[in-house]
Amino acid sequence: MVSARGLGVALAKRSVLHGLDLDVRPGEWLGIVGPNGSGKTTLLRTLAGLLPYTGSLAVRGRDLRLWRGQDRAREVALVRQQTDLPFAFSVREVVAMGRAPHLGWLSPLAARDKQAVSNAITDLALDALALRPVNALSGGEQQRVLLAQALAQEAPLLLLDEPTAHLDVRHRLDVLDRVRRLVAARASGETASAGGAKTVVAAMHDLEWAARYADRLVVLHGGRIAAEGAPADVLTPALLGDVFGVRAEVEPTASGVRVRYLGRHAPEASELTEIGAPHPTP
Ligand SMILES: Nc1ncnc2c1ncn2[C@@H]1O[C@H](COP(=O)(O)OP(=O)(O)OP(=O)(O)O)[C@@H](O)[C@H]1O
Repeated sequence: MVSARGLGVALAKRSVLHGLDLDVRPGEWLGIVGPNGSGKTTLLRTLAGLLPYTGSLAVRGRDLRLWRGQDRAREVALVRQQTDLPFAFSVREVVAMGRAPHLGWLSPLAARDKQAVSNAITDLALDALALRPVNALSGGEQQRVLLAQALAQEAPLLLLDEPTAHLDVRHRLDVLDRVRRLVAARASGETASAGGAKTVVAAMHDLEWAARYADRLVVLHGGRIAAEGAPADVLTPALLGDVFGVRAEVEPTASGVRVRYLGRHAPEASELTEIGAPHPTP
């Protein structure tokens, strides 16, 4: 679905992603985890075609640079982190904006588009809010609106940047289970019957939730891939120490892993010596 080789991105002349090799298989949920500033959002924005890059990046075998904007938007949907929707559009109107890649210039929504909008609103349990202005909703409600907009877009590749950061635990389960079912539909080849079947790349801070839903995890650290593989193989105490700077016990479970955080990673004895060493006298 996605293949990147030597992918590099610079922002404000600073290199942020360094030579990433990454494959996303059709019908999988790839989780992206890593500390603050490790490059998760930058990677998702790059995969969405929003940032210039070096190296190669192909979606469905086609160089991303060659996709026209509207074609790309039919292929890739990005749900961003921020939820401060500024305009007084109604929920239904904002979700309907997800249909833009399927419409001609100024063409109205056809029955097929209206159905996709209604389905997405129902999927995200937004029916009761459909006529409310989005800028008068809570952060979690706005987050569900943005997810519904992305589902209405019906792009097969769904990029999620911290999709549930503002959601309470029940909505978090509802939303992620719903997306998971769309991924399962894709993985089992039900693309025709489940029009919105998905491949997902999702950046998530919570490692247990990431492990619960992802088939595979990529761990970013300083703009490089520090590890990748099945969640239970990747999320080891050593990795949590090296990448996140915490001491933790990790127990594999049926649905992923359980992580018990014990505290900050203790510095190595050599680092202590460094820190405690007297300054050399000039
Ligand atoms: N517009 C920008 N201009 C310059 N540097 C930027 C810009 N946006 C992000 N960066 C830098 O790029 C690096 C990666 O940022 P990015 O937002 O991708 O990280 P992240 O892993 O998503 O972080 P977080 O977990 O905090 O959301 C950081 O060092 C950040 O300071």
